[in-house]
Amino acid sequence: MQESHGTVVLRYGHRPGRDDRMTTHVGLTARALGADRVVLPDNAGQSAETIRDITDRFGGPFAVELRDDQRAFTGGWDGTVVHLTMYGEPVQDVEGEVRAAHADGPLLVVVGGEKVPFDFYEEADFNVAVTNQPHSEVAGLAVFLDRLFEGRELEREWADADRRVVPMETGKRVVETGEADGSDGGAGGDGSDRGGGA
Ligand SMILES: C[S@@+](CC[C@H](N)C(=O)[O-])C[C@H]1O[C@@H](n2cnc3c(N)ncnc32)[C@H](O)[C@@H]1O
Repeated sequence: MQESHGTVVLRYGHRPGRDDRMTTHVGLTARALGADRVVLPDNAGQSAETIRDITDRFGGPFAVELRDDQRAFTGGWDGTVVHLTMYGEPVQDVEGEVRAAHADGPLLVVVGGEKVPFDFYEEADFNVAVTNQPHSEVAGLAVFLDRLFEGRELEREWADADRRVVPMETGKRVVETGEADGSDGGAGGDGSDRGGGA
């Protein structure tokens, strides 16, 4: 989102093989729903590559970073830290406070994969729950970002995309950017299941 301060998502922990798809989806969800950057553990290179590839094709701006010092990164964060956890305070109760804090500075949103150490709960400015039921980091992140941005992220414009999906009631149309909506050809412009790949 083009907020005055950055919104960054940190994926804490990654088990290569087992978590590849979830870590990729954390990054893609962060990008699609208004964050400016995702920070992944340095063993998640394959996920980083996929997210960068989608950004190259479908647009940005969106940054992907790999770091081996996630604890130091969160500890040194100069802004507000939100940790998404089923044990936290209901998002609907704290979203206003989080938004107000974000109006004054950058926001780091931490989502777990493997078990999140308890110091995260203590260090976070907000431990936020999207329901107090166990589910997924991708679902939690999506609902949280939509609440944070109050739906404005759905209207976002994308820069430097080389393709764009044309919304249709039925069918699939992807056009190279610059083409008129109704034109044929392009990346899957005939309504077939070509192009995209996301
Ligand atoms: C599948 S859970 C596993 C958590 C792990 N068992 C633990 O104890 O930390 C992975 C991540 O999903 C997110 N998550 C799961 N349920 C959530 C909820 N109800 N609200 C917010 N985030 C949630 C949290 O960020 C959590 O770290």
